[in-house]
Amino acid sequence: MKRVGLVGWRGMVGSVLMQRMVEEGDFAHIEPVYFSTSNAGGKAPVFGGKEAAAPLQDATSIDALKTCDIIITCQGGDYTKEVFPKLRAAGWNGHWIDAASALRMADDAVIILDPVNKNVIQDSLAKGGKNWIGGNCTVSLMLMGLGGLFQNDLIEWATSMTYQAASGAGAQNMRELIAQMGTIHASVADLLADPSSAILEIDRKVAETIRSDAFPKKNFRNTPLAGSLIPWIDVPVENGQSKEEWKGGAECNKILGKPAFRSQGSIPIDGLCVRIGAMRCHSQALTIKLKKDVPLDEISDMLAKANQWAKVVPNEREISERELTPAAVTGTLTVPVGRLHKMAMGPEYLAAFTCGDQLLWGAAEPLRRMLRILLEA
Ligand SMILES: NC(=O)C1=CN([C@@H]2O[C@H](COP(=O)(O)OP(=O)(O)OC[C@H]3O[C@@H](n4cnc5c(N)ncnc54)[C@H](OP(=O)(O)O)[C@@H]3O)[C@@H](O)[C@H]2O)C=CC1
Ligand SMILES: N[C@@H](CC(=O)OP(=O)(O)O)C(=O)O
Repeated sequence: MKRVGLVGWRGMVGSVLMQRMVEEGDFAHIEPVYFSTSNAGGKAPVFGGKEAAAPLQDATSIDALKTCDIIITCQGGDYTKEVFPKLRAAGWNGHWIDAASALRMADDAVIILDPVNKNVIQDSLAKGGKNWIGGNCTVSLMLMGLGGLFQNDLIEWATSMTYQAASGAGAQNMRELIAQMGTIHASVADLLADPSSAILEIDRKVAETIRSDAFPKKNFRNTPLAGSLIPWIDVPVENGQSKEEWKGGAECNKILGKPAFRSQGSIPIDGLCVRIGAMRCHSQALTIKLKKDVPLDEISDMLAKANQWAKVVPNEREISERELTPAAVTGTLTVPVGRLHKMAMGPEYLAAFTCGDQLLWGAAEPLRRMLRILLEA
């Protein structure tokens, strides 16, 4: 049985990973070794009814990490940058599965999303690949929803305008979003209770609350999210993009095994990434330039058949309101795709909207599926 080192298992992404591994019975196939950056020697957790053979190991100990055949980390990029080079330099030849972005664009790393790029994964495995990195959540969710069009090589270019949840910024940001919502409500609770109060008075008080220095907004870089939005995610990079926007093109082409973004043969993908007040589902509105005029029923068919999680929602009001929303999708692996229609610009221009849980397909799920691929190889 393979010895699998688990790092970052108690964080937000790691907890979702543990939950999914329990649900899928993954622990029955591994000998788990739990690591910690803060509590080495402490009691190891029990997941899937399986006791770990040893207490929590030091996640920075190269000697301890070297004993594992496979390591899965959700500890974050700083950890990866500190530990991974030392581990390889020490001669460790095991498989490294990582949620962080640090190694994604490295030549010897594959960005894993097996319902979309199993061929790229298998090619790399056959050539001795050892580094398997989960993709950016927005990119993975776009590819899960729109996979059929990519598989059929129908996309000339695409723009993705995103509506990203607080969870992408971290657990503290989710808490802060809820605190913001509570603060807003509290500021007008008495007026809300009075049906004869003036709505513009309520609105004025809400605006004053959101803009006040006392509003809880430290984690969002002092910008209110509840009752507002934030039109910038991650650091600035070149060409006026944010890094989150750059990942759309760079990672998507790499996942698909295409030439590097902005080089000949790659698919131009670009857009604006926006943080909104959803909890853990990222949504995106896409404008897609197709290579040819494909009938809508064929498009729906391709999208639905691409993988078992993509679900085409008819372009009708009631069902879109019911099924194509973060509230409906949160905590599930379903990736609905809808609002499909040809746009006013011409029959090759397709509008689409998709939504997915960014902690499941956007983070944890590709990692555990990669573990299973390795265990079955
Ligand atoms: N958030 C996201 O949407 C996504 C994140 N990622 C990647 O995953 C990495 C981890 O993200 P995320 O899970 O949000 O990070 P968390 O901050 O939730 O967890 C990271 C680590 O913090 C330590 N920690 C300290 N205090 C606590 C606490 N009270 N509860 C739980 N853990 C605590 C734990 O390490 P220890 O047990 O060793 O003390 C834990 O493994 C990110 O840095 C990113 O690289 C990837 C895709 C999406
Ligand atoms: N940046 C993403 C979350 C994330 O962690 O992305 P990445 O895995 O590419 O660092 C968001 O804010 O929604």
